[in-house]
Amino acid sequence: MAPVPSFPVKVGHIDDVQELKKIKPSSIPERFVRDMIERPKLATATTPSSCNLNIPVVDLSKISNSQDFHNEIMKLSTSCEEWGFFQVINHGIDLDLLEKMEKISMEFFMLPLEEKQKYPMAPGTVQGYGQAFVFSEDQKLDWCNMFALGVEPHFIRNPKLWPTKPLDFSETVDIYSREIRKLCKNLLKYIAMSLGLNEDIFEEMFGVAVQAVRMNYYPACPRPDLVLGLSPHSDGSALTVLQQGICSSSVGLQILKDNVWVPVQPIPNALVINIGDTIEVLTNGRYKSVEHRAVTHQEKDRLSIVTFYAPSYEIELGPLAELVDENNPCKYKRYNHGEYSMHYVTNKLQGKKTLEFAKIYDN
Ligand SMILES: COC(=O)C(/C=C/C1=C(C)CCCC1(C)C)=C/O[C@H]1C=C(C)C(=O)O1
Ligand SMILES: O=C(O)CCC(=O)C(=O)O
Ligand SMILES: [Fe+2]
Repeated sequence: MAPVPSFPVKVGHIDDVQELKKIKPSSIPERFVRDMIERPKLATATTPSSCNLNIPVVDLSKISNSQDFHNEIMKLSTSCEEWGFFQVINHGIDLDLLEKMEKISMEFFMLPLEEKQKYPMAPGTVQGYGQAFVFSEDQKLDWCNMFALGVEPHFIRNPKLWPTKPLDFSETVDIYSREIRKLCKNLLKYIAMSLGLNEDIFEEMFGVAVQAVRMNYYPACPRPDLVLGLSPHSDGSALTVLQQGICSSSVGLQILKDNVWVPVQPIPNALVINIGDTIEVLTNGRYKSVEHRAVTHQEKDRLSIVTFYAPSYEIELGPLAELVDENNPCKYKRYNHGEYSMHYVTNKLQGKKTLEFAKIYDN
């Protein structure tokens, strides 16, 4: 079963941020204004070194070349251990397809509100158009409109939420998702190799993997210093693939490294990959699911297209025996991934708090 909360959720009125932008309010509505501690610090001419730090770039064409294989796998390993994030270039996905996916996503967000509201995200659920992860009337809201769909396996699809406009939306999402699925399977093979494990270990363990896609649209915000585009969180997936600005790009994604929010500079035609909670658990914490968030921009809007790739809901998982020993005692319990998914989608995004579900504290 796809995870759906069984409790009633009262979220109050949620302003649609694209509509808010149109009416040009004299101030930002209180529900979007973050407490001081959460507000993003905007980059200035004197912003120090964190802006010059760049997440690693892994060239997938080098992994299939025997001469470069070792170096690139080492780079992948260091990226997963130290950053939990990397960008992939030469990933093999047709750039026209990536562009098409952006085009239809933007066309969807540009539809009139009444059209988008034919596919509503019910309170407390994560599929459809709206704001996910809102569970109370006093929770702060993100400066973002989302449209999310469960894609695979087919039983997680809600056909009523697949838009009929733009005309080629559903077909494009299907073609795109098939290509991203192949990429995820390959990346999981490389990740297994980088850990000295059998390359098929994740594929064999995951069963028919769950895959969902979410388009996040962040309109420009008159006060980017007061709001967040997306609250800090780690992803509950095994891997996440994020497409930001193939057609036009602006910075917005930030990752928390050594307690500093580091912006991820878009690289044309690259995809951003991050390790999700599931790989953190399976590797007993060696590969990190890193906290990240999105900030907004005063003049530019931004689109990101995010694929979550995770094991089948039936599987039981915990740290792999190969990665637990005297020096690396077991940090996480075994659990059912369906239960973790339910836990994830029924709690607000709050840094790495969701992963506490799996933590063992007594070592
Ligand atoms: C920020 O994370 C998410 O929005 C998210 C949601 C994914 C899902 C859908 C949009 C519809 C189908 C179910 C599913 C929960 C996969 C993250 O996905 C992660 C979180 C868990 C847990 C997971 O398996 O993928
Ligand atoms: O838009 C972004 O850059 C971040 C998106 C994200 O982290 C998510 O959807 O889980
Ligand atoms: Fe995320």
